[in-house]
Amino acid sequence: MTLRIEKLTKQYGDMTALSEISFEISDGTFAVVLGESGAGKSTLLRILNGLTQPTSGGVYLDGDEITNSRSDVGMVFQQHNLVEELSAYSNALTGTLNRTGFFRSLLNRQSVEDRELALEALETVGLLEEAGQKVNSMSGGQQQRVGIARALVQRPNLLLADEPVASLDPSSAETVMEYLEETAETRNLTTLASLHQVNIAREFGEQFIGLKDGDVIFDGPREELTTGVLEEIYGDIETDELREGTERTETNESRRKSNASIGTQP
Ligand SMILES: Nc1ncnc2c1ncn2[C@@H]1O[C@H](COP(=O)(O)OP(=O)(O)OP(=O)(O)O)[C@@H](O)[C@H]1O
Repeated sequence: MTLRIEKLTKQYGDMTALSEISFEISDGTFAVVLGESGAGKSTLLRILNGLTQPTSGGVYLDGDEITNSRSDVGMVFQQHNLVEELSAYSNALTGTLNRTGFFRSLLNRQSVEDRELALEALETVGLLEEAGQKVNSMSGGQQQRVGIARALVQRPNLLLADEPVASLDPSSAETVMEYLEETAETRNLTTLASLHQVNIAREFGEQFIGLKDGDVIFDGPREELTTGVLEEIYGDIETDELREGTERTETNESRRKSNASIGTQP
């Protein structure tokens, strides 16, 4: 589905967190929102998820305005918000809450279809074998993949991810992002993720929205996300750090490309 954001403004008292921002993400695109701390990324995602009401402006999914929390908008949180004592499967099943209601879910009265959906979602994130394992005995990366599975069980038309890999080590972050990318690709799911790590963002994003002080200062594809643009978005962040991120990304891209070409050989 196409996500359109039109003149969206959010004020907290005198503080303007988002100032008449507009942009569009077309069906099936993996978009990334970048910006330094306080730029307005979480506010934007919370409005898209219906958790916060905008002061003015609108959000539209294929032309329908999103006004409240919708069951077809899935969200992956930084701290995954899972029930630690429950299994990966039970946690994935809580994604049906919006559809089945709290009590049915509490009494384990989900439909066979929802149960199958939960297993299918765990398979998508490579955790089918671990379905019965308690979440508190899993690694941070595995827990985040359960969080993705739970969002998928919602049968989302829009997938949001707020700093999904911020608390993970680089290798787990890469794995989680690969699952997220593959999930979005195979289901043609419009996705918007906020990411702190520029190198990861560049590797996985197709479209980039740069926020600064509540304004969109960049909206474009990877090729246009130059070091100059990154410096504009992040202000006085060390240029070397950004360059290093870019180089690392290029290495990863080359690796992914060569893997892809290996895959196409007879
Ligand atoms: N509930 C609130 N009440 C008042 N001000 C808020 C509230 N939530 C956010 N803000 C302010 O709005 C601005 C944008 O915050 P937001 O959390 O959206 O930024 P962010 O880009 O997600 O930052 P971070 O990366 O640190 O999470 C900040 O100046 C923040 O202090």
